Amino acid sequence: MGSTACMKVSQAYIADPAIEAEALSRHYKGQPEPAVDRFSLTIAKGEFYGLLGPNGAGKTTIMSMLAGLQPPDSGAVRIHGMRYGRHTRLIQSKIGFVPQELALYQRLTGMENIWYFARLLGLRGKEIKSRIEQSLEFCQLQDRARQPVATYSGGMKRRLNLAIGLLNDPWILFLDEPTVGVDTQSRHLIHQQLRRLQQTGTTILYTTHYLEEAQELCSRVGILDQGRILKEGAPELLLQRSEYQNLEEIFLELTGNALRDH
Ligand SMILES: Nc1ncnc2c1ncn2[C@@H]1O[C@H](COP(=O)(O)OP(=O)(O)OP(=O)(O)O)[C@@H](O)[C@H]1O
Repeated sequence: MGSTACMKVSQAYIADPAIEAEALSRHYKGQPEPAVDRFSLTIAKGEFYGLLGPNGAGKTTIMSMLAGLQPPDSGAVRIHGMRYGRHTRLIQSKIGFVPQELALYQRLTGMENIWYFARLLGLRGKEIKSRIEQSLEFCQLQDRARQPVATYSGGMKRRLNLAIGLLNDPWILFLDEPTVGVDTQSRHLIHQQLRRLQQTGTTILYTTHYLEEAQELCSRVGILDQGRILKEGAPELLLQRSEYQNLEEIFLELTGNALRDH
């Protein structure tokens, strides 16, 4: 299914969208092909949407355009009906973005990192104190809160990164591969917390290479390659309508077996 068709299908069913992307394109200088090619998508409020694709498919570029971190060459994004430009400040105050690269100060403690980012958001006094406590509890780092982040395991850093992305109580949470390189226990906690967030109404858009995880967590997934959506839908519906047993088989059928080394 082409991306324009996906947009029409989505729009017909989604009356109250959180994210609308219309024909987004992005061509990096010096690259032979566009990273994102007329990408369209509508995500409902409270949805948990997984963007799936091989290395270089365009997931991070799409996510950063949706979160307003880089402008598209062409196309439009609306967040809760508002466009970037006129409403950038309001939109960004309601978005949480957890990047693939850890955005933490290694020499500061976990608590100091949370404090620093909370101050940047303008939190002060009692509010900041209770937010730090909530965040530490959320990522289960109370016992290690006063130790430098440099001493944390990969899973602890990912959990802290996630808690910091939530400091502004976002309407929409963007997560770029939030469980990469973490152990089973940390991954389990991250899954549990993401489910809770969705239950309380947060819209979540995330990328992952773990297809089993996406099948379990996402209300809808989009499989993309070369910056375009090839197929999208609820995982159980995609499986019902195919002869395949799991998302990985569908993914390989659509994107092929060729290695994506670049
Ligand atoms: N800043 C940049 N300058 C030039 N090319 C870029 C830049 N960022 C991404 N690209 C290229 O754009 C394409 C899409 O990259 P992107 O990082 O969006 O894909 P991805 O699906 O997130 O990949 P991965 O799974 O490896 O993180 C790739 O071909 C990549 O090499």
